[in-house]
Amino acid sequence: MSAQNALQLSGISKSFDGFMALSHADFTARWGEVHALLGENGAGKSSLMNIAAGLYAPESGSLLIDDNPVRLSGPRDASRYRIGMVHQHFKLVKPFTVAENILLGLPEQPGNSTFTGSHRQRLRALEAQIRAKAAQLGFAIDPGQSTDSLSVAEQQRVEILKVLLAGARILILDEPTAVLTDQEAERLLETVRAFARQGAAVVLVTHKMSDVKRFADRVTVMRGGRTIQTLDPQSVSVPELVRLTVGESAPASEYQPATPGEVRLQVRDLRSRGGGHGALNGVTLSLRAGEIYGIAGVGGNGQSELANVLMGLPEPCEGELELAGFGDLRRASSEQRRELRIAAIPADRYGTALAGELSVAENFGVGQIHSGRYGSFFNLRRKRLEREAAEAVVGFDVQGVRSLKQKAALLSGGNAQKLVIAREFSRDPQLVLVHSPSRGLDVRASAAVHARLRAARDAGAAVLVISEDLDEVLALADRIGVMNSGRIVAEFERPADRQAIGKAMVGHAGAAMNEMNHE
Ligand SMILES: Nc1ncnc2c1ncn2[C@@H]1O[C@H](COP(=O)(O)OP(=O)(O)OP(=O)(O)O)[C@@H](O)[C@H]1O
Repeated sequence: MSAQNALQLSGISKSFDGFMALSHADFTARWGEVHALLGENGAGKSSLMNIAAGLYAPESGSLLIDDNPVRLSGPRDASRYRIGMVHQHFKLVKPFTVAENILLGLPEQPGNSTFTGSHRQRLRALEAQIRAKAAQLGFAIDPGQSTDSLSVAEQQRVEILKVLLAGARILILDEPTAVLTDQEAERLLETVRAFARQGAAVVLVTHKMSDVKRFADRVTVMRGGRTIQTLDPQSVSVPELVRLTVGESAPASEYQPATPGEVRLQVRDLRSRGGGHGALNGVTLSLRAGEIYGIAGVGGNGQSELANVLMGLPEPCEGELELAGFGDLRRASSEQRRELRIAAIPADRYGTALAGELSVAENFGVGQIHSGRYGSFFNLRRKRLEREAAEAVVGFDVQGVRSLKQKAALLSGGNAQKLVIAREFSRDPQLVLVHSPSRGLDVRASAAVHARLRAARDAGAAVLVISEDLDEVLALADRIGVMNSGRIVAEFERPADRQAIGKAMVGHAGAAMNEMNHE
């Protein structure tokens, strides 16, 4: 390869409705390197990479590939230059299968065996390619599986397979490890580093300083739409990287012991109807008032299904879900859930938590429509709604809100999460159900969310945190349950042994259950 620079963005500016999201940003990724892109929520990382991936056109500045200026007319065009981006919010078409989704992303290449013959033959040929690529990357993926039933981590693997099978040599990953466990993240980052070492270029957008230190050859830090520095991660300490990114050190989060009360939520023998991949296979746990119960596990072991059942989303299953003082929680309507002050923060914030087409204020107020706090649907007390939404935006540090009438879909990933949390915490919850709470949040925002969850616990709420990020579970939970093959196979009290948790996460579920029974 003659050019050293794979991708070069120079002097890039981009505004949205008069707001400068990017201002003369410069970024260069070289062939053979993993280049990390750091920055607080809303700094402009995704916008800059969306320009590299052909999704947005810059207002000024230039884009060079292999030192040649190019103008991208869209993502298809970027794919012609062998640029592939895996976004924070996956773009899979459901309920298509894994192979059908990957087929949709492939460029038309006459002569490629994938594109000759009937649709069925093409799919079969592609399925073989998917299996081979998945095995090479260490991904357990069934090409014939419907993408409807995939966990967030599995969807991400499909997205990565999609761009690699489409021939990407410049691979942009937007917060790929946010949804993965330690082992999965480690494996993925080793895989992408090996990919870079074979001559490709990898851009890693991340909030995880440890990923940067361990896997990046260079790092560029963004702040307020500008790229402020590019450096060798080995030349700086983690606190220094944090300071460069968010402007101050991450607040220390001291663990304080809980004083748990009565059992508030009892889950007994929850089982998915029909079984299958990721199915619930007898989940039993009890959650007390005034404690944080953390569920750790490798993604795809039933966490999403459990979160769905708990949060009242459609999920056919049997078993008991008893809320103290109410009874069968599965019979509760969404209004009753609101009246019961149950806060639900799902992992898929755009799919289920927010209505992207509605405004920031409407998304904030939607939970209170039935209570009449903001009047009725036809006679909205808009002033009150907007005043309280404005307070929440400030209180929860939701950035990038130019107007409360702005569509929620236009918030950056981390700020969208902050809006969901602001809404769900606005009613002094007695039960908090949350899946991957700090996914996509920068260091400061994630410390703030953890502080909120602890404050809710200290105010007497029962808090259930499901997270594929073991650091997060270890930081937050008073008790930890490990989910493996659709059930809780081991429980740990604080201080928990990370190694033992890791073993239960990946071990044979039956063996781990036996160990638990003998404890
Ligand atoms: N299509 C759009 N329309 C309007 N505003 C947008 C659009 N895309 C991004 N923005 C705004 O541009 C700013 C930068 O957003 P961007 O998603 O690039 O940040 P980010 O650094 O990737 O943040 P995060 O870490 O939260 O994902 C934000 O204020 C966001 O609200």
